[in-house]
Amino acid sequence: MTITPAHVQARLDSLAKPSGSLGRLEALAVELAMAQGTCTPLTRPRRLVLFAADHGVVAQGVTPWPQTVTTAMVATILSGRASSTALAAAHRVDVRVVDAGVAQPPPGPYPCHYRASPIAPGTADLATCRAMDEAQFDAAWALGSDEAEAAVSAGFRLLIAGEMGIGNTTASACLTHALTGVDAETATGTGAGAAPAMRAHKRDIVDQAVARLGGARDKAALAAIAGFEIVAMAGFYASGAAAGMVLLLDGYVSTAAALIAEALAPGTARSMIAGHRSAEPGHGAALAQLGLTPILDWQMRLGEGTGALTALPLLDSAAALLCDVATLAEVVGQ
Ligand SMILES: Cc1cc2ncn([C@H]3O[C@H](COP(=O)(O)O)[C@@H](O)[C@H]3O)c2cc1C
Ligand SMILES: O=C(O)c1cccnc1
Repeated sequence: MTITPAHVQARLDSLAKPSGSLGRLEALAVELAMAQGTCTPLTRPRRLVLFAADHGVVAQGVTPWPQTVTTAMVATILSGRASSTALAAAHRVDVRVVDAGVAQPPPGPYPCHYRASPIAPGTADLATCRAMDEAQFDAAWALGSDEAEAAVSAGFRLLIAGEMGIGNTTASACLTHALTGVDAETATGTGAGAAPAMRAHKRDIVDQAVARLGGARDKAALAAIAGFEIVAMAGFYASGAAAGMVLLLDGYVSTAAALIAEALAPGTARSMIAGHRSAEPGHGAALAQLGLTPILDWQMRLGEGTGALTALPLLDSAAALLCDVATLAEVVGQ
């Protein structure tokens, strides 16, 4: 049976509580039920797949951090001592780490939850040429899709995509500018800490890269301004949604991937829930384009899946409400 928001609301109204008394948690329960297509949605077991890759556009001075920080952070994530892995452990989230194109991967030996499938050692510089060609786009998409299918086969019910890639907020700003229509000024934020002059330069790079597409928004155009980890996340979302998973989105980079997924696999957004609104100024417009209302607005701006992981306990609460509460009829014998 296909459920509607009215079905879920009727279920909530039948529970042993006054109608509407759980406020916004009830709206989240409706959203979760609709995303999973059932009045008794499950948020466990859940998996975070962290996709990592490098970006040729760092040569333009769009981020204060060197590319070696991608390598260092992948190593930190693998050691379990990153912000993302600490939150994942706190909330019992299974973690996988996928190298989709890190320029200098950390030295092994690698744990079994690490997958080395680099498309190339970083994208080309989107300011001077196409970031990737269509074959690379397809390979990155297939990598993410394969990760989603593996998670489905392993029995996971809720998926989070996280990312690590110095320079990736520039690609995300290009994608958001191209796919939502917000201007480059709004789409371009400070990322991992760009000072005002660097942010203005980043905005000009974004503006020019999208202008060069001349209005094209097809796969070839998106490949010119994307990143390997971002396209892999898009493939992950599209295949996860097709298999009935709930997709809990993270911040600006994750939502740029979601915009690609919805553009190339329409309907994917129906499975998405927005964990938070990032401090990046274009994030609100990107979420609005997907028809999503963020759970949290906590000025977070890290990525790695941290915003989604912080919102996750609220989704657990929404699921518990729908699955574990007695009905009023059971309690008062009506
Ligand atoms: C130590 C560190 C840890 C991070 N974890 C996520 N990001 C975040 O910042 C990067 C994007 O910002 P930009 O485009 O300005 O380079 C990505 O790696 C993103 O995941 C980090 C950034 C740093 C520096
Ligand atoms: O919102 C995000 O995803 C984000 C913001 C800043 C840096 N990295 C990621």
